[in-house]
Amino acid sequence: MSTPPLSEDARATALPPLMETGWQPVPGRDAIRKIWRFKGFSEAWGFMSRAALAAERLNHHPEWFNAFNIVDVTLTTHDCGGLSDLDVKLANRMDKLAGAAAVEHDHTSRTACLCETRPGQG
Ligand SMILES: C[C@H](O)[C@H](O)[C@H]1CNC2=NC(N)=NC(=O)C2=N1
Repeated sequence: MSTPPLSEDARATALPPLMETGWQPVPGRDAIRKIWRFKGFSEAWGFMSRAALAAERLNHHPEWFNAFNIVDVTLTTHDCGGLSDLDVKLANRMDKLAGAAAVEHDHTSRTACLCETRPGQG
């Protein structure tokens, strides 16, 4: 059974709170993206490990990138070619798992914040 797209009503109620926590729309895609900066690699990897188990439980998986302490996550539902309720569920679960990790709001370059993390790099 394929997953239905998020309804207009659901978008109006579910997406604004996610935008408040730092999720952003992805230009040109019906998807949402968030970039976290963790204390270090082991914290980032620990988040990804827990988030991976949550994704498996939902049978809904992120598109994500990790470099050192940066985890860059995009959520969309391939089965319906856009956002579905599963993306909302996984986004909320990831927010809980990420805890107090810093959120990077500049999505223009995913590694810019990486350079900021290690003085003298870049
Ligand atoms: C066969 C399997 O259930 C499907 O491919 C699932 C797996 N994980 C998925 N993850 C995401 N993000 N979108 C999907 O459509 C999707 N489909």
